[in-house]
Amino acid sequence: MPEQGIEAQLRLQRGAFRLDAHLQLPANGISVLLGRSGSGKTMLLRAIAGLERAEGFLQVDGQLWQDATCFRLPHERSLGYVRQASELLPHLDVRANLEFGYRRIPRAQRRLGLDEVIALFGLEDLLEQRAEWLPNGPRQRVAIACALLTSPDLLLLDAPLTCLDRHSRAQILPALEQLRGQLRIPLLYVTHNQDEVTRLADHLVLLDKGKTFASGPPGHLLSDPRLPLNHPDEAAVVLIGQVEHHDPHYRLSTVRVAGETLSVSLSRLPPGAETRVRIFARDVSLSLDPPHNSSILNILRVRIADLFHEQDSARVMVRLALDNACILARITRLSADRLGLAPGLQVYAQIKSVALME
Ligand SMILES: Nc1ncnc2c1ncn2[C@@H]1O[C@H](COP(=O)(O)OP(=O)(O)OP(=O)(O)O)[C@@H](O)[C@H]1O
Repeated sequence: MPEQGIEAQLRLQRGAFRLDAHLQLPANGISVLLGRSGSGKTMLLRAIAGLERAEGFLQVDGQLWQDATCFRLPHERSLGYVRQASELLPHLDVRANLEFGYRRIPRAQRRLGLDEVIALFGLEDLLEQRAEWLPNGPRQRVAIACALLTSPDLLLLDAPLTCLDRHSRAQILPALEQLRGQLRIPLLYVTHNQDEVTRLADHLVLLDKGKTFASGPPGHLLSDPRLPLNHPDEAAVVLIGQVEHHDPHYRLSTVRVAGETLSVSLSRLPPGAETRVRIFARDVSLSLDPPHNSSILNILRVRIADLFHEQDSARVMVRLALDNACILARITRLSADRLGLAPGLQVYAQIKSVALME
């Protein structure tokens, strides 16, 4: 792991709750922190921000923020922190809010321009509005923009879209996706929302009862049924690939992922662009022979990596190996026995639905 990323070992006791977190996060991109309610996500973010005085050490972008001998106070840590319900400077208009942090950063250290951020979050029509009158959706857009304009070394986002309606979320998610490729700073993002994980995560960290217990690329963690990420009904993998070809007549595109070509709904992105697809385990069925005359467009020849029996369930989760990635199939135990499924066996995976995450 490059030393320019985030490295932390933070321990903190609050009442009966103990946080014991170990982080090694990449220098760029979005790391998503996942965990049940009460698992300590907010406490961890607050400890990173220096708002809680944890023991241990924390290094960000090659700079020591704390260890046994030093502790940078919150205002000495170059970070942006956006919460579920963000506070702005209520008596100022949106433009003044945006400029407040931006003007304090020397020109040479600014990572993004004011106009660039205004355009990215679609704030043009809000600039003259007083911050205190903003509804939730625009308020969060402004809050994230304000945090970015301080050009921090680290951006912490604590469930920033939780209280927003579909429309507001749909305005913010593409901006965050665009930032991922553009901004050379790490984002640590807390969410419970599966769509946000699928669309945003470059790296996942799982937290349970205050302890970080798994960390890695989402493709690996989401395809591991042993991790308590989702109810098996909702188990899904995300694959990162490239748009290959558009077929406007049938309103379909092809996407190249893990050495395979998948048909998806027509993508808005140009050929060659990076995109993500999500495949639910419940949408994948298996066959020993190549299915003929099927309406299913995506049929892949794959090898069974392993099978996971679910306790007290009629179903079994089958992990299927592709080139450098895995997908999951959730089928009945009866079918698995009838087909004699076992690790190493070649089968045909029929994927009923592949969702393009754009
Ligand atoms: N100051 C405190 N004193 C005692 N216990 C605390 C304190 N702050 C937080 N806790 C407890 O620590 C645990 C973790 O809280 P935290 O808010 O970090 O969880 P979370 O994972 O962010 O939850 P959610 O997803 O619901 O926001 C909870 O059980 C909470 O009650």
